[in-house]
Amino acid sequence: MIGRLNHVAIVVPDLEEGARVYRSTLGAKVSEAVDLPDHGVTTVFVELPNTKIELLHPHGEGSPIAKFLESNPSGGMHHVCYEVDDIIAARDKLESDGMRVLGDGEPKIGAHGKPVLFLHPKDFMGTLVELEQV
Ligand SMILES: CC[C@@H](C(=O)O)C(=O)SCCNC(=O)CCNC(=O)[C@H](O)C(C)(C)COP(=O)(O)OP(=O)(O)OC[C@H]1O[C@@H](n2cnc3c(N)ncnc32)[C@H](O)[C@@H]1OP(=O)(O)O
Ligand SMILES: [Co+2]
Repeated sequence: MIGRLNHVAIVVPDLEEGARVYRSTLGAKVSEAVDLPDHGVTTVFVELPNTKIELLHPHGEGSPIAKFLESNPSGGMHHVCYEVDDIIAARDKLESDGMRVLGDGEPKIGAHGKPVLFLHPKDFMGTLVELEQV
């Protein structure tokens, strides 16, 4: 079902500092910060030859990453995103296998303009999983 690794997301306490480290210290191509109010995050994308890193910081009230940052004040790895061809077929199969799809179970449009869904970290060995239809 899953295909390529689309991105790995890291929650950071300071986006400018995170962008600086990836741009200047690690020499990567780093985007400007983009607010995504529908997702409650501000994000900076780091382009690598084979995948992306998503630097995330809470945006607005009730951000889904606020508690994570409180528990991990220095930041930390937050989720992995795998590509799928058909997100509805993937969701239905996962739900029939007893996996918990987060939110209302309907895909939202993600940072790349494509439908995304999240799966509960307790069902995937302690790792929050995002699926993106490509
Ligand atoms: C940029 C847009 C988009 C894209 O296109 O790429 C994004 O990536 S948006 C990214 C942010 N959005 C989301 O994360 C949406 C889905 N997330 C959620 O619904 C919640 O964050 C959550 C996963 C349900 C966690 O909710 P929260 O309220 O923070 O914590 P809980 O207390 O309910 O946590 C339960 C349990 O799970 C552990 N946990 C929480 N977050 C993670 C995590 N990222 N990785 C691993 N484990 C996680 C948490 O520690 C709790 O464990 P226990 O303490 O053992 O109960
Ligand atoms: Co993501």
